Amino acid sequence: MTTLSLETMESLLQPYLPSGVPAGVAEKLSGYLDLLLKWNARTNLTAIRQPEEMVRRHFGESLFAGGLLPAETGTLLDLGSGGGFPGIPIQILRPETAVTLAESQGKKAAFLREVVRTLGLKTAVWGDRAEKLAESFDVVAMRAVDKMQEMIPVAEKLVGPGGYLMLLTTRVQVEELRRPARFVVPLPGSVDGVVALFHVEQAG
Ligand SMILES: C[S@@+](CC[C@H](N)C(=O)[O-])C[C@H]1O[C@@H](n2cnc3c(N)ncnc32)[C@H](O)[C@@H]1O
Repeated sequence: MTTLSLETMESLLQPYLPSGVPAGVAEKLSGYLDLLLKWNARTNLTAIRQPEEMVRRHFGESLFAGGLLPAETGTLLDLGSGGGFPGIPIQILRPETAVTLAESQGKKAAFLREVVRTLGLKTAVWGDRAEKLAESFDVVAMRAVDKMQEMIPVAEKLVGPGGYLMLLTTRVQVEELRRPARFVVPLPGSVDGVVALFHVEQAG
């Protein structure tokens, strides 16, 4: 089953990857979209139900963030991955990066494992609270995680030396953090959405 043609996928993604959609990315995302639609009928992975909107909002915004990652990003944690955003599109865009998805809800973690297996990705799935992870990462990314303010210290503890916190959130929320960002870039097609990158200074 293919829900959208590869041409349609590529044209929907164009604003998020202005230098072009790399070879093979639309094919993998097409398989991901099919699984998302199938599972979303019985597990609440996303409130967005329209395939085109899923491609734009979930895949496009995640790929856009992936395109802004520091070149040296070897490991990335997607904290509170839900249906796999932004971690899975980032993994598809950057196969060389070791991506880990942390998702504490069992059904969502089962979905993520199914996507990883079906698409043949090397992504690790941590099906528990991120607080219990014993590793650290070059970048910890969070998108649409509830109580983002409270989760930021949790995320920061998981950032390794010289690493970064990446937030996909609103401009207002970034301003409320009152901390210097390396950059804050508007998300294409969004009224107030941004991608913000913060350098994390580890205490001690
Ligand atoms: C609102 S969803 C957003 C999912 C996804 N990032 C997105 O952009 O659509 C937040 C997810 O974070 C997960 N979550 C919240 N706190 C968590 C934690 N401490 N560790 C792991 N997962 C967590 C929840 O189970 C939920 O699926």
